[in-house]
Amino acid sequence: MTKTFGSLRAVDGLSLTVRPGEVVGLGGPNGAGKTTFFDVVTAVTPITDGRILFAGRDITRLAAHEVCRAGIARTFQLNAAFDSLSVEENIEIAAHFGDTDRRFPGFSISRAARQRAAAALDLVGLPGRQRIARDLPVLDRKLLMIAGAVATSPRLLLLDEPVGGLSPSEVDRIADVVKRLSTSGIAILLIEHVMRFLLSLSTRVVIMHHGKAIFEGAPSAVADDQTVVETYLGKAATSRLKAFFVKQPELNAHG
Ligand SMILES: Nc1ncnc2c1ncn2[C@@H]1O[C@H](COP(=O)(O)OP(=O)(O)OP(=O)(O)O)[C@@H](O)[C@H]1O
Repeated sequence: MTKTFGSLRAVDGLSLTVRPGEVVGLGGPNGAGKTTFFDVVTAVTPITDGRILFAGRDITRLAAHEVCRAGIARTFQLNAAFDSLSVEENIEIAAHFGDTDRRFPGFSISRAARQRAAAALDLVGLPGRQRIARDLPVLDRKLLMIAGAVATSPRLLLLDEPVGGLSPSEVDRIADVVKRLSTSGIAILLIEHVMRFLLSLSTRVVIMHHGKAIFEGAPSAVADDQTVVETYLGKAATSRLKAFFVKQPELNAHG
């Protein structure tokens, strides 16, 4: 995939594969092109050059709602929800959006969509379904957005910085949710700057810089890569991550 904005090559010939059952972590400095990559996959912005294949199908030119119905859902860095609606209403609308046989005119949410919405809320573990979205604390707003994506029944879920701004215990809550989603059979592509979160959840990691992949490999190998250390992690974060992997050797088994 290549995506240019004028003379800027935000994504520059990046080639990336996610297989069923994988959690692929996408890291890299600000402006590396990570969100732009998500935006192109989900048809938020058109591709400049390249192809996107999903389950053997060329989805390069599909519209956003068609990408969703093909089985790819995403979340955004900033919380996106219908503020004046309840948790339940938000998720039912998301489930309705993912419905392949929804009927217009009129706006009637099918029984199947309601069931998918309830299942998504259970999977994500978001209580208080009658609460109004604008009143939710930040963690619950993040969970709401993830539940909305899950309610569309994705086979591939793109999570864009799901733990930005959360406390350590809240980060753990989201980590549990990502593990549950992965166990439920959804492949996951995950952008995150919180490296412990990214590296402990991912089966494989890709680090981007200036629109290109500068590293692809096991989470335990990221902090050993000289280019990644110099362009992204820095020395202090690298030492902390190495210590983290020494303390949690089971993570070295990944990949
Ligand atoms: N709509 C746009 N128009 C022009 N330039 C854009 C647009 N969207 C992104 N860019 C530029 O593309 C580059 C990649 O941005 P992108 O948001 O994809 O990076 P990122 O890796 O997701 O960064 P971060 O970690 O800060 O979210 C940046 O230089 C950004 O300014």
